[in-house]
Amino acid sequence: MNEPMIVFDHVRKDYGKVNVIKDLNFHVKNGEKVTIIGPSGSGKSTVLRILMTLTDISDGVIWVDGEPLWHERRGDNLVPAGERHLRQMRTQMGMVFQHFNLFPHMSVLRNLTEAPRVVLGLSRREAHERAEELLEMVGLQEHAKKFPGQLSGGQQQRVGIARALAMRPRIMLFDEPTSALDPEIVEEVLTVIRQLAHEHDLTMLMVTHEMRFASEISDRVCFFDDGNICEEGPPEKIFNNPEEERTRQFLSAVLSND
Ligand SMILES: Nc1ncnc2c1ncn2[C@@H]1O[C@H](COP(=O)(O)OP(=O)(O)OP(=O)(O)O)[C@@H](O)[C@H]1O
Repeated sequence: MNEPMIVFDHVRKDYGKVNVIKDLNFHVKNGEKVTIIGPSGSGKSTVLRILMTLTDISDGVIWVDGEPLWHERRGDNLVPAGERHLRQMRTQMGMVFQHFNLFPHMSVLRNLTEAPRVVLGLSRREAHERAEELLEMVGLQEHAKKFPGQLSGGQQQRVGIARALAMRPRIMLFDEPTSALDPEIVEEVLTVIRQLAHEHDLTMLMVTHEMRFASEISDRVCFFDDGNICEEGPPEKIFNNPEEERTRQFLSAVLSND
């Protein structure tokens, strides 16, 4: 896992006049599991949304597996990417959202088969087989015909994870996947993510407030503050022996609420 899968090279993001990401340089290796922690508004979700091509960048270059994400090569130059390039790059990434974002009018099965059929051109049978395997993996094979509104939050989030995996992404992005869930069902979602982290060579980037979980599954934890990485390192270092005062303050505030 030595090749960088994701590289942020001097990336800046402004929303209007507000600068949210500041000259960010950030690498994630192939297969690495990285967790981003940090205060509300520090830009954590923006980093994931930029990778998923849901939010554009204001400056800098992002590379995904050696290809520019928001640019295309033209001769020796990089020019802003067109929709076709973005669509192609997006197929390498799956994203799991805080509020699930399932298609409410489609059955669970169709939530999983729609994009593989439309975007990847899989046959109905291939898409169904893949969906059934994934539903079994997340323990929801009995619920294939239901609609999202008939499922609990934890079950909906497990469908959200299966739906992202149905595209066979190389990179999984998790944006606070458990923060909209009741405490007693958080664990069923964490179990699925834990299994993914341990059994697959996916590159994973996760924003979470579940510090214990982050410490368990991450190769590296990045503490974000004010649009940039303030401190990063292996979880045992960040959680037990942080160097920066801001990291210490943040951790003591969140861990005292834990
Ligand atoms: N579409 C948008 N338009 C304008 N400002 C935005 C937009 N999206 C996010 N922001 C602002 O950008 C900043 C960073 O937001 P972001 O959601 O990335 O933070 P975060 O660290 O993920 O916060 P939280 O933990 O609360 O989700 C915030 O000040 C937010 O208000």
